[in-house]
Amino acid sequence: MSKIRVYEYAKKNNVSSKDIIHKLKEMNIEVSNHMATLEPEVVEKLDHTYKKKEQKQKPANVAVKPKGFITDFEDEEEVITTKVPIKKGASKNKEGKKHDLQIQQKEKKIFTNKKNKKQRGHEAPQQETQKKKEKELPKKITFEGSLTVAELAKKLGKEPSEIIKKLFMLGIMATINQDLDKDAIELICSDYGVEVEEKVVIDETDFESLEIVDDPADLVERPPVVTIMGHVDHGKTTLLDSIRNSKVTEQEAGGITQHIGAYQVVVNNKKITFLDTPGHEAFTTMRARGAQVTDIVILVVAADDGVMPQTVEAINHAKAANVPIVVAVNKIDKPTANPDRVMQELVEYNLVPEEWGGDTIYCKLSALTGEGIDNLLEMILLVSEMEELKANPNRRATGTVIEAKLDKGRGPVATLLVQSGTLRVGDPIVVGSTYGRVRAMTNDIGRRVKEAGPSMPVEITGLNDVPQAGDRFMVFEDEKKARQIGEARAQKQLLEQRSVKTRVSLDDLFEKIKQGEMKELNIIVKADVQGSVEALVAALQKIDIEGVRVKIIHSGVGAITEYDIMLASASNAIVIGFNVRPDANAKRVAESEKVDIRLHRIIYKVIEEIEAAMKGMLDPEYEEQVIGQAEVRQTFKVSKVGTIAGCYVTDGKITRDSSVRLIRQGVVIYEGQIDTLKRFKDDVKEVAQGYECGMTIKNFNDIKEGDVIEAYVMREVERK
Ligand SMILES: Nc1nc2c(ncn2[C@@H]2O[C@H](COP(=O)(O)OP(=O)(O)OP(=O)(O)O)[C@@H](O)[C@H]2O)c(=O)[nH]1
Repeated sequence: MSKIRVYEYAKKNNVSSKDIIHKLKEMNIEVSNHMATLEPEVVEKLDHTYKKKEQKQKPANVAVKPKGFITDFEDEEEVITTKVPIKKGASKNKEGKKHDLQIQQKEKKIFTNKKNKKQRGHEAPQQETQKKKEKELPKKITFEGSLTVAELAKKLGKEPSEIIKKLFMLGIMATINQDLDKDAIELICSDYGVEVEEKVVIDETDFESLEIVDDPADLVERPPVVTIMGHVDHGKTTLLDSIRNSKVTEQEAGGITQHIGAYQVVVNNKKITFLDTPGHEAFTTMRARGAQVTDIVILVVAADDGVMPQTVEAINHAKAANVPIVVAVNKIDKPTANPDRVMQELVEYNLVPEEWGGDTIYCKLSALTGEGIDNLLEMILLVSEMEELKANPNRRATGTVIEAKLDKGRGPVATLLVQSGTLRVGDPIVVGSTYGRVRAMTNDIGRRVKEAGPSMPVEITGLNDVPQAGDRFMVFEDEKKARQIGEARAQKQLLEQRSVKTRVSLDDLFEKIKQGEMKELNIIVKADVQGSVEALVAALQKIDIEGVRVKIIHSGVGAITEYDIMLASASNAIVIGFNVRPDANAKRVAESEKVDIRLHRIIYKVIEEIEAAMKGMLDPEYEEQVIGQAEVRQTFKVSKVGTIAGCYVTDGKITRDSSVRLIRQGVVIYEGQIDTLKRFKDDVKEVAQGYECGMTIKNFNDIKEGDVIEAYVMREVERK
């Protein structure tokens, strides 16, 4: 006899798994849960019990037939005619909770009338009809989310009042229209001996959030996915190339390496997948899009250069993503190499080598000569083993887009990393918000393949559009479904782009704290000098308000870069710039990723702002609004008054109370206030475009012909 699981046995015998587990307990047989397998002799014992029970139950069932409420109304013509259409309506009308409710209330009324009749002594004929029409208890009921008392009563063919009574006995006070949760439904049903099944409504369009739990027995080991990070010129590309050249070609002679964004090598008969875009970019782009692809980060540090700013960034990226780091101390062939120094420096970042009592693996190597690379690969396998990376290859494939482009000849081309299941040619697929059927699959050496299992990167064609790196994909049962879901997702994405703002911003921070969504505020600090970075970090870490902690996920010297923004986006962080500004790329990305950047010049202001935001007390926000521009055509020096600028308003208007900035050849020379604004001899409040005027600037006389005076005001803007 083949083994059977608890739930399978329960199903076969029409009882709940709980019942079986309970029975087994009585027999002193311990099982962990409904997935546990039953030995044949246990099944035999159970069979014995349940067969006996069945025999006993059969005649009993007839005798204890429940009083269904339909039959209760049997003798009332009027009632029956009301009920028939109601029943139809209620079962067909899917959106009709309201409708249902009205119906139920009607029934309740009827019920009261009937009761009175009952008291008048019509009991004998009623019982007879009852036997004829009485509904049998269903063996099983299903529900989605919850049921009202009335709905449950209907499913069980019972009167709501009976259910209410039962609930009352169980200590639950409920009214007829009250929603019952799963536990209450199960309690009532188990009382009637009816099995319950909760139908989980799955929104397949949101497949990222679906957690498909595999039976541990179906999981098999999968190759690790590795990303190489490190400072500029420390040898990332050289390392990727030399690993690939030494291993790939060895295995697959004749293959021509293709850049598809990732490749696989074989070491000791085991595969390792490398993402071959070095640096943080690929890593953070993926993470910002919610995809966790990398299992292990190789941190490359040149032994002749040591820890550099991007080394630190890489460490922070890996740590923020909770990915283990293996350190590759590179360029040991160089005479100036000093691996020990690298190790010492990295200890400061909690990467303590094993030989010094820590748990970080360090591999000394030369990407150029190839020395130490085999060891690195073995170490990767070791870490991967410790991480117990597994996946189920026997289901429809899911995974992530590594790269995608539009090819002139082939149309949209995407490199997919299969993370679970097996992807096959011909599979109907949704990739991000694109869809199609996998037309052709090519591996990293340009060979056509028919299928790709977990951790394997493949390039596919056959999509209707180009997805984005970091998008997730999923295979569906047929093309129609894939198209439907793909289109729904494209529509949803469009709507989201138009409206939502998902990241944390200081302005909505307080709301999130209040709603308990936030326990840690992630912050990235960039400043002009190391001293400021340290001072700011220390001050920020001291803030403790409403139980929310500030967590500095990255700090560094220099302008705010695109990488900072991507890290912020991936980790839902706020970026603070102290005496530094975002570069153009960073600004652009911050806008599209909706990352909040706060620029300051005084430390206590930063602290004040963060504290205020945490307390929900941010001051109103002001925005500069340029109202006009004037060109300086002539200057007059008047003792006691200073330099008067004879201007022509070229754009907008200049008002007496506006602030001004003096611009000379594109450079802001001075910012201040207007002192006097005159037309001819008269003081005026404003001068419009196309008019001339005379102007002096408070405490500033260095005005020259050709300068541009820009007038602006600060307006309070509504916080977004
Ligand atoms: N001597 C020596 N030179 C190396 C080694 N690894 C890399 N290099 C050299 O270091 C320089 C930079 O190497 P890359 O591989 O381009 O460094 P990278 O980290 O990819 O640099 P970016 O792509 O600019 O971030 C190149 O001139 C390499 O030849 C090594 O192990 N030994």
